[in-house]
Amino acid sequence: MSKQQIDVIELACERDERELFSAVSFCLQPGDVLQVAGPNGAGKTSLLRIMAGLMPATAGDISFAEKSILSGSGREYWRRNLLYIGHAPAVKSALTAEENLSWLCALTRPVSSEAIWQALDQVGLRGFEDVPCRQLSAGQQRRVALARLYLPGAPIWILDEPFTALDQAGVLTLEQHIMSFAASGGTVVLTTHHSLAHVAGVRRLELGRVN
Ligand SMILES: Nc1ncnc2c1ncn2[C@@H]1O[C@H](COP(=O)(O)OP(=O)(O)OP(=O)(O)O)[C@@H](O)[C@H]1O
Repeated sequence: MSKQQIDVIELACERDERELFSAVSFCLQPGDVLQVAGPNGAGKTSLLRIMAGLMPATAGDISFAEKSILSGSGREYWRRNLLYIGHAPAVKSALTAEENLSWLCALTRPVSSEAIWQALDQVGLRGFEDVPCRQLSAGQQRRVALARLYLPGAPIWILDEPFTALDQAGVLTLEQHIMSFAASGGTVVLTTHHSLAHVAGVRRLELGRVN
């Protein structure tokens, strides 16, 4: 077994006493990209939040590097290896793009200002580094959040609707970035209603079934 393998085992989730999914099992190796698909309300965000440690599962387990991440000693190691970007951009409107990134990185792994400026450049925000985020468009705010994907760090990305509000060029750039991250051994779990036309070898999970 790969030391960095992720095993999702018989996972179940209920919200408001309604079962969203049950017996969801899959295994991810470094280099895998998994698209969690399904209609609105199917539980895609819930699954990603469980994986990110933000809400409990009703049943089942997730292990990483052979340790459970839902409880016990594996949890902290998992967090250090994980970058989760939720479906809301989660940028602080009063802070600039640079300040937002510094703040977000300080919570996990601090990086230099130079690295932050380079990351903002990569997502097309050159010239907007010092602008308070409330003065940025929805797509630009999304780009601030996504700039974290261009900073050195976690080998596992969990991305909830990362393409929301991006223009066509932004979608293409992000797809290519996801592909090169996976090619270098990164693991990606994401939800999107896009077809991921430019990402090769994407696996799909449809409420417990992996193709
Ligand atoms: N905060 C909450 N409290 C209680 N129930 C919730 C909450 N958030 C979502 N739900 C319920 O959980 C179910 C699944 O929501 P979830 O966001 O996981 O679905 P989704 O597949 O990501 O949907 P979408 O495609 O619309 O983003 C929905 O029926 C929703 O009503």
